[in-house]
Amino acid sequence: MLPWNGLKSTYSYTERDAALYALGIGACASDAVDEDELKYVYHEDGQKAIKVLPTFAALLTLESLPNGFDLPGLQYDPRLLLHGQQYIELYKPVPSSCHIQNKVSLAGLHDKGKAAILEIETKSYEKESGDLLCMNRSTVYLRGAGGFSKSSKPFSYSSYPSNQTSAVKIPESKPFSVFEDRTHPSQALLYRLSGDYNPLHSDPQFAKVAGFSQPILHGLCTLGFAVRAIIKSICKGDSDRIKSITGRFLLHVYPGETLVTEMWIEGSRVIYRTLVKERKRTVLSGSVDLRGLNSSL
Ligand SMILES: CCC/C=C/C(=O)SCCNC(=O)CCNC(=O)[C@H](O)C(C)(C)COP(=O)([O-])OP(=O)([O-])OC[C@H]1O[C@@H](n2cnc3c(N)ncnc32)[C@H](O)[C@@H]1OP(=O)([O-])[O-]
Repeated sequence: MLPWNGLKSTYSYTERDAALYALGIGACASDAVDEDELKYVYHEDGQKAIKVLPTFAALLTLESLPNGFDLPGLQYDPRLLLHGQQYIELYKPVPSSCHIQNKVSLAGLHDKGKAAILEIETKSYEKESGDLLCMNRSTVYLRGAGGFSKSSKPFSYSSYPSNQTSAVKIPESKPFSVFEDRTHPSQALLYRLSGDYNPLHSDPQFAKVAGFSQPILHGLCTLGFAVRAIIKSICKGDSDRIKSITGRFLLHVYPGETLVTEMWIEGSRVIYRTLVKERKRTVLSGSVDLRGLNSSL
């Protein structure tokens, strides 16, 4: 049996966690009464529960590997670990509070010579109903951990179809929509309170050892900004239209930088790329599949 396969873990959250997460990815940051976003942080107009952003689903996996990414025969320096990609499939809207049962499996392991790439799949079930809520596939890029197999035939294992990867081709045409948003210098300090306490995002010395001039933003925080941009610009504020999300982290983001998300529509899919305005560099790209896009544009 492959390591971790069938590993079970639990995770519970409340409305407070969902609201804190929304603030952590910039909801209502530039307009405290934003008509699309107040519902993520406040019970507006008698609304019974906080609405949960779809990217919150990625947090349900936070405690699913209690011993880190340890695999027999794989050696890595945790300080050099980076988030490479995220894939999220949503089967129903994320509830405002829930007890979750997770099932974890190894979805991929690749020897890239200078790095090892690990892919972890987590299926999250609502404990009470037993319903499958979402599936996450997280890719971890372990710098310096490659070279564990023959360089003439590098090891590569994947449990899922190749058409579910996060690498997208960006169209050459003008984007359908462009959304600009400024992260706050304390963005990572706020976002970490949602449960990812890796010092890479808060400790200047740790960040230097990892090769950065200062602490960097969590990849999932950047992804949250990008998907919020899509919800605002294309879904007219209706986050329930998001069916699946892919994102590949191409370059680090420093808290305080401005994120510009460009979007193109291909059928019911939104292709996007996010750039850091100050450095004119692409930091993230991916796609978002929507329910019922054509009928409402
Ligand atoms: C997880 C929880 C902890 C969270 C931590 C964070 O949030 S950290 C903050 C958030 N994260 C960040 O800030 C990370 C931002 N990203 C980066 O800094 C860089 O993209 C990198 C260091 C991940 C890779 O750069 P590089 O120059 O070393 O790579 P290269 O171009 O030479 O390709 C080598 C091979 O790897 C492949 N491959 C490449 N990229 C990715 C990827 N993203 N994903 C997957 N795979 C990737 C590529 O296809 C190629 O394979 P092929 O084709 O030869 O078979």
